[in-house]
This record gives sequence, C-alpha cells and structure tokens, in this order.
Amino acid sequence: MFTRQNRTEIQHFVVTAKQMQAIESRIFDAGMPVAALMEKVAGRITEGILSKIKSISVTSIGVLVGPGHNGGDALVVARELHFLGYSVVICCPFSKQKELTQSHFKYITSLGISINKNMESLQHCEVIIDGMFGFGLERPITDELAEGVNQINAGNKQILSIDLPSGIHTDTGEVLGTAIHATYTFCLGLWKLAFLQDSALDYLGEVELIDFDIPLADIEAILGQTPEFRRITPENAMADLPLPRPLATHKYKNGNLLIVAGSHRYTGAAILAGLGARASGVGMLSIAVPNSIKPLLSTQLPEALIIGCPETEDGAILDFPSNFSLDQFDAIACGPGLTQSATTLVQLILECNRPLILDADGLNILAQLNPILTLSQRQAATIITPHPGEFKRLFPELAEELSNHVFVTQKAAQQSQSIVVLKGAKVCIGTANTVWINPESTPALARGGSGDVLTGLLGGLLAAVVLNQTPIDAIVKTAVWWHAQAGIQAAKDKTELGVDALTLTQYLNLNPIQSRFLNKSHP
Ligand SMILES: NC(=O)C1=CN([C@@H]2O[C@H](COP(=O)(O)OP(=O)(O)OC[C@H]3O[C@@H](n4cnc5c(N)ncnc54)[C@H](O)[C@@H]3O)[C@@H](O)[C@H]2O)[C@H](O)CC1
Ligand SMILES: [K+]
Repeated sequence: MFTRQNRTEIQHFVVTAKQMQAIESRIFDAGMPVAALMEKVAGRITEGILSKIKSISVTSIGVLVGPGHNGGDALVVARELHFLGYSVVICCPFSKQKELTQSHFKYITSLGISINKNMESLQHCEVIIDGMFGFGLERPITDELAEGVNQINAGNKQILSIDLPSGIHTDTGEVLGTAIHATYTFCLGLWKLAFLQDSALDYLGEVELIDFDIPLADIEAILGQTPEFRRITPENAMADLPLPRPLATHKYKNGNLLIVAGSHRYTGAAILAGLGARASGVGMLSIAVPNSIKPLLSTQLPEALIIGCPETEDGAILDFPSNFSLDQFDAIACGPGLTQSATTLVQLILECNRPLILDADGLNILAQLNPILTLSQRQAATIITPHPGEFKRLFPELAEELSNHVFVTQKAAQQSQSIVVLKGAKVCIGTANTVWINPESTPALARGGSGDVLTGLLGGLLAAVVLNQTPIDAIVKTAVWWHAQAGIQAAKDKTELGVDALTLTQYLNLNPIQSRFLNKSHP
C-alpha cells in the first residue's frame, strides 16, 4: 500500500503570480494536459474541503465561479460534491469564460445543475466555495461584483477560497477593490507571496498548501538555486542551529557577544536582551550598561560580565570605560533601552569592524546619521531589526510602499547592504539575495520587551556563527523562528495575554521544540 509522498521541501518556496505561471507553463510544455492538471488539483481541493466541512451539518453548498481557471477548479469541485450527494448551488456572474471553464459548465449543466448569475442565489447555502479569481486577478473588483462580494462576507458563513481569497493581489497581498473574507484558503501548488504579507492576513483565514506534485526541477528552473523569496520552516530553521556541539568544545569556541543596552530609565531592556542571549547558548556574554544600573544587571545575569560605563546626566551610556576594546568580541548587539542620549556611543559602534545588530534606540540614532550611507560603509555585517515605525524613519523614501512588507524589506537590504529584519505579524528578513519570511507567529509577541529578547537571542547565535565562519543570513532566520516558536508555545500555555517578555525568555529555554533538537544530538 502506497501513501502519498510527504514533500516537506516544497513548503519553503514562495512564488509571485508570474513565477507560478512560468512553472505551470513548463509543466504544460512537458506534455501535461491542462484539463488533466485541473482535474487532479480539484480532486485534492475537494478532499481538503471535505475534511473541513465534515464536522458541520451541511446540506447546501454554494459555489462562486469566475471566468478563468480558478472558476474551472471550482466547477470540478462542484461536480464532485454533487456526486457525493451534496446539494450544490452555482453562481457565475460573468458572461464569458475561458474555454476549459466553459466546457465544465456545459457538462455540469447537463447533470441538471442550474447556473445562477445573481450572487443572492447563494444566500441560503451553509458553506460557500470561492472560485472567482485566483492568481489571474488583474484589476480591482468593482460595481455589482464588489457589492456581491460584500454581501457574501456579510452573510457570516464559512467561506473556503480556492488558491486565494478573490480580490487579494497574489504578490502584494493588497485588497483590489474588495475581497472575500475566507474562513479557509487552499493555496495551490506553491505558497504565493500574498500568504506571507501582513496586508492579506485578515482575509486568508486558516491556510493550507495543496501539493499537486510540481516537479522540483521545474520549480528550481524558474526560481534558481537561491530563490528570491523563501519561507522559514522548522526544517530549514533547525538545520542552522549550532547543535550538536562538538564534544571537545569550550566557551571561547561558542561565541563572545557584547550587548550594549539600557539606561537609568530603561533597565529592563538590558536584562531582557541579556536573557535572550543566555538562551542562545553563547559561550561568553558581556553587557555594557550605565554604571548606576550595573548592580541590578549583575543580580539578574550572574553568568554575564557586566561592564559599567560612564553615563550622561540623564543616565544613558556616555562612552565605554577607558582601555576598553570592541575588537575582542565576535559580535555586538546594540540598542535596547539606550535612549537617544547615547548618540556618540552608537556612532563609535557603527564605526567598528565587528558584526553588529542594531535595534530600538540604536536605530533611532542611526536614522539621524544618513542611514543608507552609514550602513553601506560599514566594514562588517550589520543586521537591523526595525518595526514599521522605525523602518519609516530609516528609509523614508520607501514609506509609501510600506504595506508591501516583502518588497520594502528587499529594497532596504539592497540599498543599505545590510540584513534587514522588518518586524510584523510575518517577520521579513531581507538579505543580499533572498527575503526570508516567517509564516508562523503569534499576536502575543506584539508587546513591549519581546524585541529586546530577539536582539539578545540573535546576538548570541550571531557571535557563534561569526566565530565559526558560517553564513550570517541563515542564523538570522533561525533566531526569528525560534523566538516566534517560543511565543506560540507560551501563548498556548498562558493565552495570548500571558506572554510578557520575561515569560518569553523562559520559553526560549523550556520550549518543547527543543526536545526535537535532541534528535540531532550525540548518539
Ligand atoms: N497553480 C497552477 O498551476 C494551476 C492553477 N489553476 C487554477 O487557475 C487559476 C489561475 O487561472 P487564470 O485563468 O489564469 O486566472 P483566474 O481564474 O484567477 O482569473 C482570470 C480571469 O479573470 C479575469 N479578471 C481578472 N480580474 C478581474 C476583475 N477584477 N474583474 C473581472 N474579471 C477579471 C481575467 O481577465 C481572466 O479572464 C489559479 O489561481 C488556480 O485556481 C489550475 O486549475 C491548475 C493548475
Ligand atoms: K479564489
């Protein structure tokens, strides 16, 4: 007995509409008939739909059909549901269809199922299948069509969208005119960019990838060895964890990190960054803080070397102590809780030749210093971790397009020659060749302090890879994934309200996902 192949590797590809069309064309050129592929895909969508509706009592299913092949998929699904005994109501508010879609119309009509033009025909159905537009949507939905979509949304029924909620732009995730509010969306073949854009989140509902066996060779032929966009998965995130450790390792081989953080006003930020770094397993941790808060840090992080620094009148770090050198560190993480009074210090750090993570006030200070020029002139790698507000201050010329997170992250990384981590529901990581996007997270992390934790965690992991001369890009996505997974687990245990930043640091250590890492441990 054969079971369907579990192709986890396809989970990490992300495509634009144009790339999907190009991949699809290769399949057709190789001899796969279009109708056969539609039949196969729709069969798998039907399985997906049945698994979602089996627990509710459904007698009548409404199917919204568009003019293209998204509509064709919907008609095949409708036909199969009809044969399974469901009462199917079809609505197609278009007078012209593509040839294959037209052919399915003819057949389904011959089975005695009538086709309605008016969207009100769907109002008594318990469930609606949305096959109006997929990746072929090319202009806004307007007029009567828009009214119909809004009416369907207002009906508060379960809506299952095929490929994309109709009205959502495949690449930007933006709403073109209006869009279906799906309960579930079945993305066909490969993840489309819209599934990883914050702007589409409210419309997608629960999402699932329907694999239909696109050969990897066709994907790679179009996307290349280094795809432009990549989705972070447990597999690719864990592959870059510094585990298992070599048996004969010692502390100087596991990274030496300097955190520069905190002020008299914001002591907690330094502690949280320190606790994030602690969880990373970094070999040596030093934390530079204003002299006056050194005792507090020493109590909270007994394993770290706390460096008390001269401070400004308002309690920010003024400078490093005399004879202090940044050269000894593998990496520096700078910014949480510094306040904007630490400008001279941040300038000094930007000039040093150590790999650097800049966050929070570090970014606000950078924003005053011609960011693109400053970053591109740095002699070592820089990772910046802005939220959208900080991003706007750093890259004002990209502000207008900020709703397209993936695009602006890519542009900012290219312009600044840095790694740009744009925070949001779906964190985007722009590197020289690829934008990594984290699909799984939790709103529980939208809370003061969780960014400080990420900075520390990232710093610790970065210090270790710099020392071992492994690529930096890869570890950034691992840190973002680890941080989100800790948040998800904490939210499961304590609700989304119970994940304060300190609790989050505890889940970095205790996260059950870590037991999976043990598989990679020594025999
Ligand atoms: N992924 C695959 O390899 C497969 C995908 N399939 C399905 O096909 C659609 C894409 O089909 P396509 O015909 O290219 O596009 P659409 O169905 O999304 O619609 C295009 C159709 O609609 C017209 N149109 C576009 N915007 C508007 C508008 N605002 N108002 C009115 N009309 C509009 C446009 O002119 C076209 O006529 C994909 O999503 C999958 O569902 C295959 O079935 C299997 C392989
Ligand atoms: K759709």
